[in-house]
Amino acid sequence: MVKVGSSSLTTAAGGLDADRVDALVDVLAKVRSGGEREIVLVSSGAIAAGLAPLGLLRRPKDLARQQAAASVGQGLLVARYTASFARYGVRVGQVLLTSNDTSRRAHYRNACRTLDQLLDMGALPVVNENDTVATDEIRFGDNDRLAALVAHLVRADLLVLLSDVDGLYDGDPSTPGTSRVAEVTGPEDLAGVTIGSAGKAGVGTGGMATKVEAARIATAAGVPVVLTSASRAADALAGRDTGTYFHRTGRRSADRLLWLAHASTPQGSLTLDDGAVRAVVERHSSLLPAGIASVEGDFAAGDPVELRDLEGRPVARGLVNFDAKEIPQLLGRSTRDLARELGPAYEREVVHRDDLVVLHG
Ligand SMILES: Nc1ncnc2c1ncn2[C@@H]1O[C@H](COP(=O)(O)OP(=O)(O)O)[C@@H](O)[C@H]1O
Ligand SMILES: N[C@@H](CCC(=O)OP(=O)(O)O)C(=O)O
Repeated sequence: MVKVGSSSLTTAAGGLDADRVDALVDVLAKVRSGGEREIVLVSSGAIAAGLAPLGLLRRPKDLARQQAAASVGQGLLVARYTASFARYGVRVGQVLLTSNDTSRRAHYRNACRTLDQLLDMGALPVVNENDTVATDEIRFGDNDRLAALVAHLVRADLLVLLSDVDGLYDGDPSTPGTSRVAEVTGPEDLAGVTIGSAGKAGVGTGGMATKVEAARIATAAGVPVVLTSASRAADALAGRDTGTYFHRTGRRSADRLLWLAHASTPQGSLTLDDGAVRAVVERHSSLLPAGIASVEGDFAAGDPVELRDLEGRPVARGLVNFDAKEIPQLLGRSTRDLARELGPAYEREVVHRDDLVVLHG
């Protein structure tokens, strides 16, 4: 699983840099050519590639113009990859994902199936966020996190994050005297590290913070991460020592719940009494109406919601089975009473245990 940032694909003057795309494609095509390794690419750069063609001098701040730029740029980006991989006889398939959708079971399965199918057919998936339809609320905004989640989704052996900087430094690398962190085995290795945003002139979005967060998500889900510069991609993929290596810290967990925890935006919250908190957090039970003290927000059935304890601390996240306006009449009631009074549609949990992820820390 390889993720490349906007800053590694565009020229200083703006627009897509065909030479840099070709250089990356040369490396990826070579890795695949042995037939033993498959590659999925998460590529940023849609917005950056759309700026110059729309006469924009810099990345706009408002979402509407960013989306217009992404709409123009995504087409150019994929056209460029298609032409460049065609030099090696490799087909690419565009996969555009939205964050909330992918937390839902049916959409998640669909995304998995499409990616698996593309790989089975020998095509190389080129993934990006579906920027043109994402709203501010449901936006990923950074492809580093998207890449960590897709790496988990495709059961990747390794996630390589390619940027314009050749690793994580212990401070902003533009400051003299900072040095590269070669290995991260856990949070203690990040204690003395100052993590900054992208440089002022940069076209990237997240800076180093989103990469470190992506590395945390991926390694906790069992996927090791190498962070290095695009020019060192060949070394990283050959297993040579380059950039920063983040060791696995956890094991692979249930698939879709990782998305629910990290990619969904809660549309409201349910406050649970102490018994319900224990049931959900310790016994991993479904949430029944009897344990809900109050409901906040305006969500629809199927939306992600936060589950909080009586002090307001988030303890879990789940996909809710009722609209917000239906829930007040259910509060504190047993499912059997509700079914008798309101009909069989009400004899169900408010959040099913399979759609629920406990938040740690
Ligand atoms: N501690 C740090 N180590 C490395 N880079 C850092 C650090 N803090 C801030 N940065 C900045 O983050 C930038 C990379 O982020 P960004 O431009 O968003 O990348 P991309 O477009 O590749 O996703 C680097 O060029 C660097 O200026
Ligand atoms: N989806 C956006 C990319 C957002 C993003 O994370 O950018 P970057 O920090 O360059 O990886 C685009 O294609 O422009």
